[in-house]
Amino acid sequence: MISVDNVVAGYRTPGGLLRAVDGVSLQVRDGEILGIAGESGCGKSTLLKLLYGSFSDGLEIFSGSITWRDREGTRTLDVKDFHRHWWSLFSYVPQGSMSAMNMLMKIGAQMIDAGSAHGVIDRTARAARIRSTLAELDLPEEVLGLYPHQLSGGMRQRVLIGLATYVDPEVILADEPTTALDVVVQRQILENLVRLQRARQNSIVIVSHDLGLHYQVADQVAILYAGRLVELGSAQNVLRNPQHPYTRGLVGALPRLGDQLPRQGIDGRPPSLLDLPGGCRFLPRCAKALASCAQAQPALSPVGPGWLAACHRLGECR
Ligand SMILES: Nc1ncnc2c1ncn2[C@@H]1O[C@H](COP(=O)(O)OP(=O)(O)OP(=O)(O)O)[C@@H](O)[C@H]1O
Repeated sequence: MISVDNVVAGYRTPGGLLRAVDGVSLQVRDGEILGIAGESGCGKSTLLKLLYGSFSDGLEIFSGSITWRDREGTRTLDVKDFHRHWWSLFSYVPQGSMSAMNMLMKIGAQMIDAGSAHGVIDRTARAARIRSTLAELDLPEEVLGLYPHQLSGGMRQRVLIGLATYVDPEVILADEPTTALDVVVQRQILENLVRLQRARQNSIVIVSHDLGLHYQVADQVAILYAGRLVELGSAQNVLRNPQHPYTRGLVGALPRLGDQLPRQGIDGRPPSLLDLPGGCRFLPRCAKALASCAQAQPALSPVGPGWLAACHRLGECR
């Protein structure tokens, strides 16, 4: 399990300290799929990088802590040590298969490299694992002899998932794993990912602004707005019966097959993280806000078992 406890993290920029993740607490539970959603720039990828312990682009934790604990509770790691365990405990499916793969290396060689990094030294064991992972992902063994540019976008994305999963990590972190793929391929890839997860009982964190994707696969969903967690709970609760006005706006904007009514988006744009409004950050876009909403940032409060939302007017303004 990964515990994120009241973490403030971000980047030192010429415009000042940018808190891309601001006071976020959540847990990635064993064997669970956590979805992270929100508009562009709300801090989703930054939160994922934190869960992966990736600080190479200037990301810093200003306060709070992130720890990983094994199932038995006997081994604990601080986020600063996560990088030593990349591939064994954590693996990462990055955004954009083209830029994430080595274009000059055949797929087979890239899979072998990933296995070596993980410490799967035995060649026979490694070959068997690669074969079974390819089969689970509906990929023919011939892909091993091909270069990434010889595959379709969907196959490349499946290979990326294969690279991340065949080493059997505890936690798989996926950043927009199906963006830019058509819906049929998206669905196949999600089914592959969920099948692997159910068989191996690892945890997956998926970042996507696609709420439909979260509804299909996630157990728990975290909704971020301007660096803050505004709603957290089971995907069923949060997406079927959203409590925060922002989540309601996101869900309300989703198209529904056969529904002729115009879908309503959320007016306006999220604030700059370097120039935040006082009080509730959603206030300038919230049709239900009261003057008092400008006075303080709302804290997350329980709205049901395992379900939290941060709004001063919870339950009042449906
Ligand atoms: N390396 C960086 N240096 C400075 N600022 C950064 C860096 N990476 C991200 N940011 C800023 O941090 C904020 C959150 O970015 P992040 O990429 O985490 O959001 P996101 O929700 O994943 O967005 P998207 O959906 O567009 O990928 C943004 O304001 C972004 O400009």
